[in-house]
Amino acid sequence: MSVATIDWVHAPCRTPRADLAAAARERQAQLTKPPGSLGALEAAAVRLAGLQGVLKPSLERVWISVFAADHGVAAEGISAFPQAVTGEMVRNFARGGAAISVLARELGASLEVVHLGTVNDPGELPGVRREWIAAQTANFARGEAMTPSQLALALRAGAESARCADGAGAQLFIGGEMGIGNTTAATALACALLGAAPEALAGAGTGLDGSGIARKAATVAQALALHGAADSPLAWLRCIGGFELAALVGAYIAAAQRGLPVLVDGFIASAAALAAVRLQPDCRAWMLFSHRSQEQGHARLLEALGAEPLLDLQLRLGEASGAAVAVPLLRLACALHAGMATFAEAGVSAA
Ligand SMILES: Cc1cc2ncn([C@H]3O[C@H](COP(=O)(O)O)[C@@H](O)[C@H]3O)c2cc1C
Ligand SMILES: O=C(O)c1cccnc1
Repeated sequence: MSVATIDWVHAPCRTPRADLAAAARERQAQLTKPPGSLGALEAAAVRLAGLQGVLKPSLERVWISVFAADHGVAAEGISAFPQAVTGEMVRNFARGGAAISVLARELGASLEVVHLGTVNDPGELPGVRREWIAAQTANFARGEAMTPSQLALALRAGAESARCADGAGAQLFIGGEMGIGNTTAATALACALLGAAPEALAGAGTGLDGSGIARKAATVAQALALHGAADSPLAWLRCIGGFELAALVGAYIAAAQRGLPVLVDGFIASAAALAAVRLQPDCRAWMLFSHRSQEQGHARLLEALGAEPLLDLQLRLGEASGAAVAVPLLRLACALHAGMATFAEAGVSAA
């Protein structure tokens, strides 16, 4: 295999169509409702018009990629669940029994699972793209999570998902993750990128109690001190990230380079989104935000991203589930934008 490079992440992103966003805004002002009365639904339709490059956007073809990988930092006892769950959930995704399996079916969305490496390997499975990097990252509380070539492979695996989605004619890309311990990796990444204290961002993840959360924060603090020489978003991603986090970063950047809008899921996906934006600021323009997760620290990440998510349903699952739940709202926003009559068409008096 040729040595994977990461130069591609610096290639330019596409520029959203400001003219079509403006035309969509103009149309919204003419629809039979007080201007602005559909709030965030109006804003979403206008943004999607600019991103899809059409006056009337639609979301018939939604693509969901779930990236699965294990984390060496799980050895520090920072999850409420055993590491074997990651590989077991890959099998559950393939059999259609996971939350995201059900949501994707209900939405009529394409769902691909990308298996980057798990300690418990379920082997080849239908509907699972195998992009094996290693059974897990190294424990980043004690060393660097990834080698440079592992980071490059993970970024590439994510970019390949964006390429497949684009090739299939997707109108929206959603990235999800599965990996026991990955709220610790996401917390470490968020702390590094935001200069935040671990206690401010460390949360319960799959259900840690107070002492578990304190252990998680201490593990993150240890990792930040160990890797203090990291001096770029890529260096942090390699030293304290995870394969699925890096794949999400690669997917977000590649989607923006292709002009494919993305809908960001919860805490973990948002940590990856922030890393992607720090690496390639122009990819922010292609991101929509679905929900505010229960995970402590998500609000701070959203604020740093300047993001106003559509929903707050106290979700704390990941797998792209929160983003999937927001798709019907975005579809309704598009339907209202395309289907409502204008004041002139309906013979209704304007203000
Ligand atoms: C059965 C099960 C299914 C999941 N699906 C997503 N996650 C979520 O929980 C994990 C992160 O939490 P922590 O950092 O506390 O381990 C990730 O796999 C995330 O996607 C799950 C967790 C479990 C147990
Ligand atoms: O918001 C998330 O992404 C999340 C929160 C807790 C556990 N897994 C994922």
